[in-house]
Amino acid sequence: MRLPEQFLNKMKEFLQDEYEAFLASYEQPRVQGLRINTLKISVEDFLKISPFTLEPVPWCKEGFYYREEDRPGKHPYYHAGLYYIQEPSAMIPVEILGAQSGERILDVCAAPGGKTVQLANEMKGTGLLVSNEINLNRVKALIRNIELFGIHNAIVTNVSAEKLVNYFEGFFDRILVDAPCSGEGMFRKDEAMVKSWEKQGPDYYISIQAEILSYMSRMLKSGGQAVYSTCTFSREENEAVIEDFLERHKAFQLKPIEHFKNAFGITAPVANHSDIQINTMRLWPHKISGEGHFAACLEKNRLEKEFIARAENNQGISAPREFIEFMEKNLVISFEGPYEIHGDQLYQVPKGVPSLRGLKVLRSGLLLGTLKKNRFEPSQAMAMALKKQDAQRTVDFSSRSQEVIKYLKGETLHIDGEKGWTLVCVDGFPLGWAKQTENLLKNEYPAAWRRLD
Ligand SMILES: C[S@@+](CC[C@H](N)C(=O)[O-])C[C@H]1O[C@@H](n2cnc3c(N)ncnc32)[C@H](O)[C@@H]1O
Repeated sequence: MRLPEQFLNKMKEFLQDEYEAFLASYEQPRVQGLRINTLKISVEDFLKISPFTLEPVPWCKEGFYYREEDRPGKHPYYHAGLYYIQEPSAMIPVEILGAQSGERILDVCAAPGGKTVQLANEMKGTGLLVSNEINLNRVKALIRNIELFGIHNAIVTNVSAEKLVNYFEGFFDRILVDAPCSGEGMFRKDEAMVKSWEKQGPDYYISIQAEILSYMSRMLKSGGQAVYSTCTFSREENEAVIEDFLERHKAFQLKPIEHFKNAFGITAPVANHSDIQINTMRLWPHKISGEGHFAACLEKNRLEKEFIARAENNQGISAPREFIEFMEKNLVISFEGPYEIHGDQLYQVPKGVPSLRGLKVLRSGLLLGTLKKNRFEPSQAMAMALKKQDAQRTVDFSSRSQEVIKYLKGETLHIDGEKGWTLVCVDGFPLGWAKQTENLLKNEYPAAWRRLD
C-alpha cells in the first residue's frame, strides 16, 4: 500500500524501534468490528442468536470482531438495529468517558454516529444526549443511525461548536470531542484517506481541534469530564493539542485512564510532557487488533461560581387528538409528553432541555410521526423505538425467510391479517411499519432505508 513519504519519515522518527512493526501492520488485513445495541438486546441474548463468528474486543464488552465473509451489514438484524458496525479501536473513547444514566451528555462531532449510539447505550434511555454535527451531508447519516438504533433521548443539532456555547454554557456532565483529524489511522481501512492526508495533513486540523476543545471547556459543568479522541497518530494533533489546551485552561487537568493501562499498553514514546505521556492513551495497530486511536480524559475542577444554563421546565403542547387516536388503535403503550410540533412533525422531547430558540435543531427528540389532515402517520423512528409487544398488530418474519428480504426491499406482501397499521419484525425485533388490508401487507418501509440488492 502506498503511504506518503512525509508521513513515513515522521513515524520513523516517532516510533524508532517500533517503526518496522508499525509498518508491517499495513500488510495485515483491516480488522472488522460490531458493537451490540443494548437498547434492543443484551450481549448474552445476542450471542445466543448471532449467525456470525464473533471474538470479543478486549476493551469493550459489547464489542466483537467479525469475519469479513459474515457481512453483518447485509443481515436483517442490522436493519433491526441490533448492532452498529464500528472499527474496534473507535470503541474506546466512549468507554473512557464513562457516561452514566440520567446525565447530560454532548457529542460535539457526532456523524456518522458510532459513538453517539454507544453513548446512548451507556445512558440506558435516560438523561439527555445532544449530538451535534457541523456538516449537513454527514448529519443525515447521524439522524438515520439515531433512528435505526431506537434512541429517543437525543437532540440533533447542525451547527459549529461555537454556536452551541450560547445555549449550553456550563450545562453538560460529560462531553465527547471525537475531533476531525488527518485520519492516519484510517489508511488501511480507506485508501482515499491517503489522498486526503496529502491535501490536508495534521497542520490543517490543529487549530480546528484547539478551537473545538476551547468551546468544550465552556460547556462542561464544574467537576465534569470530557474525552478528546482522534483516529490519527501525529503528536501535533494529539499530545501537543492536549498540552496547549492545559496551558490555556487552568481549570482542567488530565484524568488518568487507569483501568486500560496494564491490559493494553499506553505508548506515547516521545511526548514532551511526562504527565501527558503517562495519562493519555494510544492504541497502536501493531500492538492491538484495531486501526489505532488516541484518547485523553480531561476533568474540570469544581469551581465556586459558574454560570449554568437552566433546563427549561418544558411543558410542550398537549397530545394532538389524531395522535391519541393512533395510539389507542395501534399501540398497547403510550408515548408520554412533553411533545413539540415542528411544521407537521410531532416529537417526544427529552426532559430538561434548555430553550433552543434560534439554534439549528434537526431532531428535537424522538420523531413520532406526521400530522396529516385528520390523521396521524407514525414515523420509522417510532417503529424502531418500539418493542414487538408494544404494537397491537405485528407480523414476525424469520431472519432466514424470503419475506423479510422482500419487506426490506420495499415490496408489497400477500398476507392476510387484521386491517390497520402493523409493526413488521424479524425474529421479534421491529423493522418498520406496514399497512394491512384484507390480503395485502402494504409496505411503509422508507425508500431511503431500503435494501437495493
Ligand atoms: C472523527 S469524525 C466523528 C466520528 C463520530 N464521532 C463517530 O463516531 O461516528 C469528526 C466529525 O467532526 C466534524 N467536524 C469538522 N469540523 C468541525 C467543527 N468545527 N465543529 C464540529 N464538528 C466538526 C466532521 O464533519 C466529522 O463528521
